[in-house]
Amino acid sequence: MYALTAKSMKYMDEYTMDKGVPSSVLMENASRGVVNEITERFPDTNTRVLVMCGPGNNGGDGVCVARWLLHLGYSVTLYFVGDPNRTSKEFRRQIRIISSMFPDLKIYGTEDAAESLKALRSEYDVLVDGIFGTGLNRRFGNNFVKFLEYVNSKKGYKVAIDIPSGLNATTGQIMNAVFRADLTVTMGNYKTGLFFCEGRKVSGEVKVVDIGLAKRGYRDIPDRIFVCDREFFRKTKDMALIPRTEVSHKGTYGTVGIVVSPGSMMGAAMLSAKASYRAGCGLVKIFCPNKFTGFFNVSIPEAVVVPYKTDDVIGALDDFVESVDVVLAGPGMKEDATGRLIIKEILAQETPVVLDAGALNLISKNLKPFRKRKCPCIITPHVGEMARLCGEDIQVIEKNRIGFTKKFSELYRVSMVVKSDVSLVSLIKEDGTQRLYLNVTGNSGLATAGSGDVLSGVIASLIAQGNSENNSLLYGVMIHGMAADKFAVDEDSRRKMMAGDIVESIF
Ligand SMILES: NC(=O)C1=CN([C@@H]2O[C@H](COP(=O)(O)OP(=O)(O)OC[C@H]3O[C@@H](n4cnc5c(N)ncnc54)[C@H](OP(=O)(O)O)[C@@H]3O)[C@@H](O)[C@H]2O)[C@@H](O)CC1
Ligand SMILES: Nc1ncnc2c1ncn2[C@@H]1O[C@H](COP(=O)(O)OP(=O)(O)O)[C@@H](O)[C@H]1O
Ligand SMILES: [K+]
Repeated sequence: MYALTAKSMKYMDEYTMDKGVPSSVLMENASRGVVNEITERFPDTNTRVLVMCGPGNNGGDGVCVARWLLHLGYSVTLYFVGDPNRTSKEFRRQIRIISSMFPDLKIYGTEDAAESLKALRSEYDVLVDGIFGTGLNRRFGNNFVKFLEYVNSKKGYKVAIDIPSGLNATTGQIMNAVFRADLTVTMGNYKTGLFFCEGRKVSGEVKVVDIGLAKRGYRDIPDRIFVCDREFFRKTKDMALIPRTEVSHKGTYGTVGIVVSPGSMMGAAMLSAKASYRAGCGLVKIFCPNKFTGFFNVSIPEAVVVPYKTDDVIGALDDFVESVDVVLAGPGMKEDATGRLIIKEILAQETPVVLDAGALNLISKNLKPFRKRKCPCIITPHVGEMARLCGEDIQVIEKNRIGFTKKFSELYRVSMVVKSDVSLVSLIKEDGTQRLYLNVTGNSGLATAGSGDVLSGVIASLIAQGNSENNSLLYGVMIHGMAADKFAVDEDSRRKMMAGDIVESIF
């Protein structure tokens, strides 16, 4: 399943129509999907439904939904919102059909203001928003804002068709008002705006309806984003990840080398180390200043601690990097001179590297060694770290997370995850082609200090076990999310979750 921008979604609609599927059939499929979701939740035909329609094809969907609900015997009030002189062809067709099938049906909102107001003020069990969908193209006038505010204040279960009216289907930004849905039934594919900025807050539960889009069309959409959920992980992990074999020893599953600089917070590296072990690698080595040896020996006795003297780090570091299958640097790392030196040296070696947290802040100050790196590299910034890497404000990144991720990943030829409540993954293949993925596993329990350290530990562990860097990144993100879902089965467990709990819930 993909998440598409409004523009790409329009392309898919048109591509399918070009193949000969009439627009009205797509609309019929779309509306039937909405009706199924409503009738499943409200099987009683005495349910009172208000369907609000705008002038475009989203309104056309709305009218079609109203017709089906009337056909099934529901009590339906149809309310038009917008400029009646600028309606779309499909909208007019739907109005003709409903008017000829149900000649007594009144369409409120256009004439007779007093009666329309009365209809709007009545009580409804379900309120359906078919006002604007992917065609929203400007800010609302005052009347619209007031209308949406009033509708939001009404009781009743709120269903948005395709996307909540007022939400930008591509960016997830809200215009100047938005319909606040309990359920969004979206057509053909997720829309990217349902995941970013305000999208998740106002969409409620999201269901995708298969409207019969011609799948070959996806090939023409370079910015399509594959949505990674639990089901995708379950179906593909055995193909993607190297299986564990019984005929093996610890060397079979590789060594993760965690590099700790003198100013580091030790707990972060400890969490990464534990996560690496839990994700299956054979050995974790920790390269740390002499003064930290005792801490690591006690907090994670399974690890091999390799101490170094802070005034003579480089020689020891080179030997360390050569002795491991993958280097993880950054968790808990503070910006100091030794840290800077360490990162520069690691990037000049050939051992694969995962850079996280502090290491990313260090390279963002000077991206030249990163650009010239010799090693395969994965980076795992959260949105704040991404902003520093791009030299932009967080708000700027938030408004166009897809664009910045695509560009940075392409420019530096680096596979990366930009972490957030839904994380965006960009994989760069050897031939330079790029694929985007959106992780929807995980939950708000992950919003706790140290959970990013656990993620980078998991990714490094998968690399150490011999998986490709790209698969390790993508499946590491999902394994991390699913560990959180395993621990946090309800709101209270999400509340109490700590990073250590995620470690213990891996697999
Ligand atoms: N066959 C298909 O294509 C299928 C399409 N499908 C459905 O169609 C939806 C897309 O339809 P769409 O492209 O007609 O756009 P839509 O969201 O109805 O809005 C356009 C109208 O709104 C108006 N308008 C915009 N902003 C405004 C504002 N701020 N304030 C006031 N007015 C504003 C704009 O006015 P104009 O710019 O022309 O002045 C125009 O009249 C999609 O989300 C899905 O539900 C599905 O059924 C599957 C098959
Ligand atoms: N609300 C949320 N829902 C799902 N995942 C979340 C949420 N908040 C944070 N996460 C995930 O938790 C991790 C947090 O990483 P990060 O911000 O680096 O934390 P830290 O620096 O404390 O280790 C990321 O993988 C992120 O995607
Ligand atoms: K809508």
